[in-house]
Amino acid sequence: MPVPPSSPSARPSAPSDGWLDAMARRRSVPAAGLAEPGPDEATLQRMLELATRVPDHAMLAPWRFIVIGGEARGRLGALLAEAYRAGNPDMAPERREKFAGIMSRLFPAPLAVVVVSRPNRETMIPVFEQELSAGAVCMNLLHAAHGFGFSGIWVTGWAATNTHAQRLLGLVEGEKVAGIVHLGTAREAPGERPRPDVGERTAFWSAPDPAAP
Ligand SMILES: Cc1cc2nc3c(=O)[nH]c(=O)nc-3n(C[C@H](O)[C@H](O)[C@H](O)COP(=O)(O)O)c2cc1C
Repeated sequence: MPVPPSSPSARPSAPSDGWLDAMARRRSVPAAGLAEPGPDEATLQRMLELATRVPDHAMLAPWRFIVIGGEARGRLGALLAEAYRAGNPDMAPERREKFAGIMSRLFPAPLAVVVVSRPNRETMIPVFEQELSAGAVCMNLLHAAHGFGFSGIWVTGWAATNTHAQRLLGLVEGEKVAGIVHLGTAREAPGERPRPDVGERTAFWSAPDPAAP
């Protein structure tokens, strides 16, 4: 892929091998593959501070966190299972119980951080841009977790999108779940997964040919 030359002055002062290597090696680990220890309170606080160092058009901070850890995980799971049953009265009982059981075990990792997108609709900044900023918070949180030696995964699913489940998580009107980020220590080092060919998805813009039809 031909890359346009950049001027020497545009280069960063010192590339950080450690940082680039960490970015290149980071993999998600499914929540069920995340065990103790999770981050302690001080580490979590630092991770959340780092997570919010994201681009944020007009500095609206259109996101917030809900942390789920310890016994709260089981209590929330039981409430989610109940909500699933109540929301699917016509489902075959066996199938309903199967999925209710899955909902009851949605938080197996030591800690889960719900990244809540809460766009400010009173401003001229498009909601989409504010939601992107919340997505950036999710990604930064994963990188911060890796920086501290933990693993994690960014998921959504039924608990993130079902209205009743959202209420149980603590969301209010106008808010959405940008991601549920499960955090802990990987039981097993994850392998690599196929990656897209960046070249195939990259174009360098050139002016349209005025003679072209
Ligand atoms: C917004 C969003 C929602 C996602 N939701 C889920 C999900 O519900 N379940 C799941 O297994 N993976 C989900 N993923 C994918 C994982 O986060 C992750 O991309 C995948 O497991 C492998 O990614 P890796 O390249 O980080 O290892 C979601 C990703 C994004 C960006």
